[in-house]
Amino acid sequence: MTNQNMVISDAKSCLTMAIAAAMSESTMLPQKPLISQNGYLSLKKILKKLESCGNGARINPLLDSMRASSPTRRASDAKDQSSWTLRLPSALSMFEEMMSVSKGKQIVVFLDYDGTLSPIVEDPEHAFMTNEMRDAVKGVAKFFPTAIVSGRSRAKVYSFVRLSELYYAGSHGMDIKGPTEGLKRGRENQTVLCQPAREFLPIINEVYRTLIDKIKHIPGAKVENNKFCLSVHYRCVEEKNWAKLGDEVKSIVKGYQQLRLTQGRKVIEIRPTIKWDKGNALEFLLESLGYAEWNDIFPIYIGDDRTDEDAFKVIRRKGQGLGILVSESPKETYASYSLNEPSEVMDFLTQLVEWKQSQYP
Ligand SMILES: O=P(O)(O)OC[C@H]1O[C@H](O[C@H]2O[C@H](CO)[C@@H](O)[C@H](O)[C@H]2O)[C@H](O)[C@@H](O)[C@@H]1O
Repeated sequence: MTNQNMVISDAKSCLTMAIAAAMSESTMLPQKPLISQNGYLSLKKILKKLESCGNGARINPLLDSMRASSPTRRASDAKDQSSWTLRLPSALSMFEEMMSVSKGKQIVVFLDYDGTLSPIVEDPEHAFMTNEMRDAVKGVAKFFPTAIVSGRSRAKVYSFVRLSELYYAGSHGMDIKGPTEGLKRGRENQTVLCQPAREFLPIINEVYRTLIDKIKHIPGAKVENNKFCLSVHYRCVEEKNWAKLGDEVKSIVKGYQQLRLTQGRKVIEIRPTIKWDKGNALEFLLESLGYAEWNDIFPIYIGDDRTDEDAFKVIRRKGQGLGILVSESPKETYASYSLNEPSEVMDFLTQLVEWKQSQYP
C-alpha cells in the first residue's frame, strides 16, 4: 500500500463509484444511450460522458482522495471501537507484551511530528508541542537513539522540537541530519547525512512561487515550502472550493515530469519523483547508526499519517520492531498497534523510559 498504490486504488474506487452513480441516478445520466450496436456499454463512452456530466459524477481521483484524507470522527459506536482495538491493539495496554520481544535488541525510536507529537491544528505555523511532550522525548533520547521524521522542512520541525540530541529527517526523509549537541558553533552543517533530492531544489522553488500566485484567490488555501517538497493546505478551504484548488495544483504539476502528488491530512503534497520516502529514511538512519543487521535491532516508529505507512511497511517487511499508528478511528494500515492521540504518545514515551530504568534498577 504505497502512496502511489493508494492513489491508484482511490482512482479505481472513484471510477467504480462514478459508473454506479451514473447508472443509477437518473439526473446524472447522460442524455444519449450508451449501448453500442452489439448491445454492450462502451467504457470509453461512459468515461467521456461522465467527465462532462456535472460535479456529482465527475471522475476526479484527487478530489476523492482529498475528501478521504482526514477522518474527523471517532469510531461511531462501542462495537466499531472494540473491533478497531482488536485489529490494532493499544500500545499502552499491550506495553509489556510488546517490549518483551525487544529483549537483547537495540531499540531505536522514530517519531513523526504533526498529529503525533503535536495535535492537529488549523494553522500549520502554530502546531506547537507541549513542554511535557518535549521532556518525554528528551527522556527517551537519553536511553535510545531517537529521530524525528517529518514532512516539514528540517529547519521548521527543529524550531518546534528544539532538542539538539536528536536525529532529524525533514521533507519526508529527503533531508537527514544527525545530532548537533556538543558540536562547536559553525560545525552544525557537518552533520548533514543525506539529501537525495538536492537537484530538485530550483524546481520546487519555482513551483512554490507559481502556486502562491495561482491559489491566492482561493480563501483559506495555503502553500508551505518544506524545502524538498511543498504542502498545499486545504484545512481552512470551504469544501465547495476543494475541486478548484485540486485542479490548480494538478495543472501546475502537470508541467513538471520530475514531480508527483501525494496526500496527507487535509494537505496535498508535491514531491520529487525519486523513490525516497520515510521508509527509506528509517533504513538509512539505522544503517548510519551502524545497525545494518536487522536481527539485532528493534525500531519503534510512531506516526499518524499516510506517509508514515512507508515506514510501517519496512518494519513489517523486516519482521522486526513496532509500527504504532496514532488514530482514533479505524484506518487501513501496516502498523501493528495504535495510540489514540498525542497525549497517549506522551504516555507511551514516558512508559518506555520507566521500563528502561526498571531493567537496570
Ligand atoms: O510528517 P508530518 O510531520 O506529520 O508532516 C505532515 C504535514 O504536517 C503538517 O500539516 C498537518 O498539520 C497541520 C498542523 O496541525 C495541519 O494544519 C494540516 O492540516 C496537517 O496536514 C505540515 O504543515 C505539512 O507541511 C506536513 O506535510
